[in-house]
Amino acid sequence: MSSVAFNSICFDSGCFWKIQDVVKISKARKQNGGKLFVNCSLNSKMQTSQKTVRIGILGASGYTGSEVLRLLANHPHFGVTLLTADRKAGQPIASVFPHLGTQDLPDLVAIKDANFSEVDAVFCCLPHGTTQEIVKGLPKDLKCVDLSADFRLRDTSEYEEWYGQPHIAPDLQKEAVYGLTEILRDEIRNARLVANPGCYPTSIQLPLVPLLKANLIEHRNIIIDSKSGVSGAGRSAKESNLFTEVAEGICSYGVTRHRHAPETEQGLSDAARSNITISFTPHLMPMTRGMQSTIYVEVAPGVGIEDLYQQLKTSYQDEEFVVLLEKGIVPRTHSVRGTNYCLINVFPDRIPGRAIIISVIDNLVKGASGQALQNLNLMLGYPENTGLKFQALFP
Ligand SMILES: NC(=O)C1=CN([C@@H]2O[C@H](COP(=O)(O)OP(=O)(O)OC[C@H]3O[C@@H](n4cnc5c(N)ncnc54)[C@H](OP(=O)(O)O)[C@@H]3O)[C@@H](O)[C@H]2O)C=CC1
Ligand SMILES: CC(=O)N[C@@H](CCC(=O)OP(=O)(O)O)C(=O)O
Repeated sequence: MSSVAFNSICFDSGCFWKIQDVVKISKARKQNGGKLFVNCSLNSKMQTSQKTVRIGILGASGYTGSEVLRLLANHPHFGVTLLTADRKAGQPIASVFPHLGTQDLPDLVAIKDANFSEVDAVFCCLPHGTTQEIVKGLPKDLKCVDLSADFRLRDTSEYEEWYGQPHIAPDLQKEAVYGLTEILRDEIRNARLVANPGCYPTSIQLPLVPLLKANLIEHRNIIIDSKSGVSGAGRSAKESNLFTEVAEGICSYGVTRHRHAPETEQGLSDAARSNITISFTPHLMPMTRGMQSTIYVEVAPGVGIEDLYQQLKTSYQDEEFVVLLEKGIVPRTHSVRGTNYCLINVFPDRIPGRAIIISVIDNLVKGASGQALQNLNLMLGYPENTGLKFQALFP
């Protein structure tokens, strides 16, 4: 066990000290005749904060940004040094999100006033479109996990078609690695810019990619019915997200044309090594968070449901966050609320030769901020599950 002597408390040594730590240290100084010994063992009673990585969150006044903050409260290595907002710039985070007021956090600033030399990595939680412009202006060596859709589609003309504007940072698009952690872990580990997947595409690709890779399902007639909590639409005011519009009913939207279809098809086509087109219909549900995808597939000739089940079991047996449930158990969003888990199960359809696959995630965690943290952990060499070991908030 090693010890380090300090003559004064140092704030710029690459170590973060929370207020509580400073109080503890002042007490320790008194007990040691003014000389401060900071024990470097993690188990030390006089523990210093190990939050040595300086994190910026761009768009911290939104839902995914605030979810990153919730997760980082439990992260032993990532300390927050920069929070940005647009309309809410200049405010303390506690005035926007009172539940975050218990953390010692910087105030929200406008991006133009952000000092990027004070951060080692950023979570970019901004609307698509705006994101490209901002990421383009970031220091070139800054690690970035982008939660928007701006760097997900490899083909920039496809981006233009689905997002209605030209891509202004095609070089960054080429550099970006798609952040579906369990599938692209090795690439993510070495990436500087990660395009974190959309929530629907996460819930669909996790069950289907292993089955397509193993040629166990047909490429045609993949039908996906997905349902999302309203937080998936972000925090800014929209008529369609008013309580009166959402409560006590469900609503399909983006029917035949949702921008997550091409993103999902890109990942499924990579897995199948041939072009896949899906039927995809999302629905808005009267709940704040949670997402379910019910997926109807044709099994390949000579393949049974048991083969699908065993393939998923083998593919995810060493994964912490993707869980194949016991046979017959129906995944439900309650079981993943507030967590980074994706729960999956496979059922035989009544129509012979077809299977029904159900997956659930929390759209704000595995569908956004949790997977983003999983990715940044990997990119910075920390265990992937750091700060992510939550059980579901149930009931
Ligand atoms: N919500 C979800 O479940 C998921 C969201 N995503 C994606 O993550 C990103 C963030 O989503 P979410 O947190 O829900 O969105 P919100 O609308 O809740 O938050 C958006 C954030 O961006 C800031 N902002 C808006 N416009 C600008 C601008 N022009 N310049 C600088 N900052 C700006 C807002 O600041 P202010 O509040 O001050 O205006 C706010 O902090 C989006 O691209 C979204 O599509 C991805 C997966 C799931
Ligand atoms: C309920 C709801 O509105 N959900 C959003 C998807 C959220 C998400 O993943 O968006 P990004 O692709 O921008 O990251 C939507 O359908 O557009």
